[in-house]
Amino acid sequence: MTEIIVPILTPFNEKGEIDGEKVKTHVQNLLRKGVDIIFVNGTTGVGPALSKDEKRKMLDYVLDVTNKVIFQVGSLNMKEVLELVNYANERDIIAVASYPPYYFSIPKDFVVKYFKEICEASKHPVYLYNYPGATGKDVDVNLAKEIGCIKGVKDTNPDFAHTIRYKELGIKTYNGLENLAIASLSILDGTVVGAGNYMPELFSQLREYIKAGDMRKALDLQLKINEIDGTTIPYGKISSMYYLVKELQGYDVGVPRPPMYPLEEDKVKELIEKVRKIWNKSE
Ligand SMILES: O=C(O)C(=O)C[C@H](O)[C@H](O)CO
Repeated sequence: MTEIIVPILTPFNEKGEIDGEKVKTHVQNLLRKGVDIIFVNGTTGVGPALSKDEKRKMLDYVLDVTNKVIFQVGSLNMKEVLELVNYANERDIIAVASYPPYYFSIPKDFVVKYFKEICEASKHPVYLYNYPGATGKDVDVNLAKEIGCIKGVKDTNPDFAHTIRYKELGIKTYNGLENLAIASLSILDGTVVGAGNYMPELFSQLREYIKAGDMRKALDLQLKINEIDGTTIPYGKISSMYYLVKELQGYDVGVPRPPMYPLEEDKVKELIEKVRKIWNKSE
């Protein structure tokens, strides 16, 4: 069966500290709603904005509930990357993952060396988190071949043909965009969806429609997902998720941490009204 992976958001309290109990409540609900794997410290989890200790804490809170975990270890500090890999080595997880070194303009062979170092240190399979739009680097199938030790990939990429090509390596392949979930759940090993934090049941239902061959219903549901996901953009996708989890899943996951700013009350009300209108429409 194809997999639904959620890059879990990071619940913060008003002081900007991670609230471990809220992490666990959230993970339990996601698993109940059909999510298969939790991607820790991804984009939605503001991985690049977490300290090394916070990244480790998030892993341990999630592991208190499940070991169906992919642990993102990427950082611009190689010492930190390797400390996180070693931390994961002592724990039972599916894989570690990393985005390529971002921000700096570096030659491709530095990217190869970066991933080879991670593979060398890791007891777990190493997955590539390819997100050219955010990192400025495209670790495509040819570069992944050159790295030689990539065992899975999450490609956050609107170019689905680009994602499919990783299957030439015979590795676990996922696309990380909500609006390609129908394709990812039909052709790839699964989908990675930030919006799965607040509407996991829609992605489970999408997978059921695909499995039943009911592609008309699957397409209508994909369009509904697109509309809801698109509604969050002007408010800040990641910040919006904290309020939508509370509204649609019924429990508190804390607040976002700047620079993912909390929303003003009137914006929260506006967002929820817009999403509720779409949510309540039948497909
Ligand atoms: O949040 C992540 O780590 C994801 O993989 C989901 C998407 O790729 C990311 O949020 C960009 O929308």
